[in-house]
Amino acid sequence: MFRSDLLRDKVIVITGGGTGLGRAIGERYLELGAKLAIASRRKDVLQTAAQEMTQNGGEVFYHPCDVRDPSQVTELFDAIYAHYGKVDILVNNAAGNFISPTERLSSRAVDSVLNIVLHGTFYMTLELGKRWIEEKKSGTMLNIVTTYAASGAGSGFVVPSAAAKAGVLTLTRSLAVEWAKYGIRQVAIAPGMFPTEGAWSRLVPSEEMGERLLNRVPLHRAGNKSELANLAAFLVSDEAAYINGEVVTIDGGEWLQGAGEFNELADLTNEDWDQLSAKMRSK
Ligand SMILES: CCCCCCCCCCC/C=C/C(=O)SCCNC(=O)CCNC(=O)[C@H](O)C(C)(C)COP(=O)(O)OP(=O)(O)OC[C@H]1O[C@@H](n2cnc3c(N)ncnc32)[C@H](O)[C@@H]1OP(=O)(O)O
Ligand SMILES: NC(=O)C1=CN([C@@H]2O[C@H](COP(=O)(O)OP(=O)(O)OC[C@H]3O[C@@H](n4cnc5c(N)ncnc54)[C@H](OP(=O)(O)O)[C@@H]3O)[C@@H](O)[C@H]2O)C=CC1
Repeated sequence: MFRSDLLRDKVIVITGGGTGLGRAIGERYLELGAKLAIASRRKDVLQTAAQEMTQNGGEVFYHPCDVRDPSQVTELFDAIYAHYGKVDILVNNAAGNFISPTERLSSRAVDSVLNIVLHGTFYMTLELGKRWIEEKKSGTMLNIVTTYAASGAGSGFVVPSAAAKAGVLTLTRSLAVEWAKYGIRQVAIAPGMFPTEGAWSRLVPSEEMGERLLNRVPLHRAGNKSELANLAAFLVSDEAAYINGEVVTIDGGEWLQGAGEFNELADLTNEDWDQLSAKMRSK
């Protein structure tokens, strides 16, 4: 699909790059010639991922970091610069989320999600942005949001995540304008349903419900991680150099299905339509 050197020698930092979608994105970037730095809280997860990801070659540097802590974020970039000497691309992928009626949340629960998603993304963006501006270096930042942020609708039962991801999208759009003069590009992806252990264990109440959810996707299936990874590769590549401040939704049409007032009529059969049409024409 892409030139095999699309991301050759690009140094790419991925938060949450040891699991789920972050890891899938990283694996694709490696195939396209990038050098990776992955970061998250659990050192053992990062270490195992780095080993497995480099079985066919390539380089994955890992460094534990809780993105909620600005001093750890500074240490992370110090370590990456000491190792690679530069960073070209940042993927803000780390997130926290769980389902709960909002009135049951403690203030610590709210902080936990807001601090990972909004503050963590902001600290990573700010630390690297300052370095790039000082170095007079251009670069690209990709933020992973959600369809409930991109649609503007938000969502009940994941309200801290909805508020935080909306903030991340606003950060993306704001800096796309402010930092364009430094050659810093901002883009975002809004994924729909991509089954991962991290998301499904916290967000899908039962296996049966998971199956049923697929029916609300017009394409009647979940996304493949490789589909998301290919989009993430294109958006950070030089081929997408004129895309700035945009969010690309990849959800099989799920959010549009919910938005169109008459879309539930997709459940009607041809026979239903024959009967309905005859009835309505007779009026
Ligand atoms: C029916 C429809 C289903 C649709 C399914 C389709 C899905 C598609 C859309 C998916 C959008 C996905 C967005 C995502 O972001 S997925 C990523 C999920 N991955 C993660 O969340 C990984 C990281 N998460 C965590 O580490 C934890 O979950 C947490 C965010 C809680 C942070 O961990 P930490 O160790 O810092 O936090 P604590 O355990 O100390 O807890 C802090 C306070 O939060 C309270 N808490 C924790 N869990 C819950 C819960 N489930 N419900 C209510 N409250 C919770 C905890 O009690 C602490 O508060 P207190 O000290 O006051 O007790
Ligand atoms: N899967 C899906 O269907 C969807 C996912 N998304 C988004 O995709 C991204 C990846 O999610 P997914 O792969 O599904 O889930 P995962 O749970 O696998 O990924 C979350 C990652 O974030 C890391 N992380 C969490 N808290 C912190 C922290 N404080 N500091 C550093 N790293 C942290 C975790 O590692 P560790 O625990 O080691 O810190 C983990 O690697 C997220 O932004 C999510 O919101 C959006 C829409 C749909």
